[in-house]
Amino acid sequence: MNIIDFENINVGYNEKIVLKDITLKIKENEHWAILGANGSGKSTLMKIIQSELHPRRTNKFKKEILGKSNYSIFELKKQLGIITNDLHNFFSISGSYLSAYEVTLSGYYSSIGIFSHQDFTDEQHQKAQEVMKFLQIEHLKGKKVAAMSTGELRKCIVARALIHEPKAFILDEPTVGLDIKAQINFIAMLKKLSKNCSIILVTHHLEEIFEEIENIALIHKNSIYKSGKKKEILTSQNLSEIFDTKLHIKEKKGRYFVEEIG
Ligand SMILES: Nc1ncnc2c1ncn2[C@@H]1O[C@H](COP(=O)(O)OP(=O)(O)OP(=O)(O)O)[C@@H](O)[C@H]1O
Repeated sequence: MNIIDFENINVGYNEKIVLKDITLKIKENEHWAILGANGSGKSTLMKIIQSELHPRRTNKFKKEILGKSNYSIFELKKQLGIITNDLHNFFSISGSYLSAYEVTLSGYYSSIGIFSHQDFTDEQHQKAQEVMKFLQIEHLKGKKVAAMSTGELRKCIVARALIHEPKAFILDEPTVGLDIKAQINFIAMLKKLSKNCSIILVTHHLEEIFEEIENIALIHKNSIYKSGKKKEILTSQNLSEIFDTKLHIKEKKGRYFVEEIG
């Protein structure tokens, strides 16, 4: 099954087309990184995947997610673990009184909080505990969002998504605000998650593209500039072109770095 199968998608805000003729296929258990300059349309692409934005009906296009062109957004969100800074900020502002355990449990209803009309079975409680253990955040169980570091809350939001055993994680710049150790730790967690589901990672940091991510899509000038296998796509020439800066890219043991600028 494909996680996404997009052909000729155009999308925009108001009159402005932001992404044009997007064709991209991501198969189950493939891992992808999406790279592009600021404002190139990466988050917009993620919003199409989440069905927060819809393609323009000006041309013939294909938009299938998890093999379907029609789906319930509520069901879709259970199968796609969506980690964005918007969701993080939403929890920081509206869910500051919640504990890590409550954030995790809230995944069952995709709500920002736990409410008296919501029932949780013993199995659901058990699953929440298992997920927290898997992510090594059990020690945060009673800690309130208001008292959490950025990295701690980010992991709780991953735990919340993991409740449904999603087929893919869609992560839009998930390490923003994390210090170096927390960033390394977060990427190690993604590596662990990648054993059981697809990872689709939007990032500005080449070093975050861990070994298991074998596919890259570069977004440039409102379109997918190039996509395919990491070795062919992550070249100095391609990255210099999309970032409009002369870059020298180096590969070492399957990880990539910007070795030199200019
Ligand atoms: N809600 C909106 N209304 C109007 N225009 C928008 C909106 N959101 C984004 N845009 C515009 O769409 C374009 C693509 O934005 P998008 O956020 O997808 O880029 P991005 O590649 O994720 O950028 P960044 O790396 O800075 O996060 C930009 O020109 C941006 O100004």
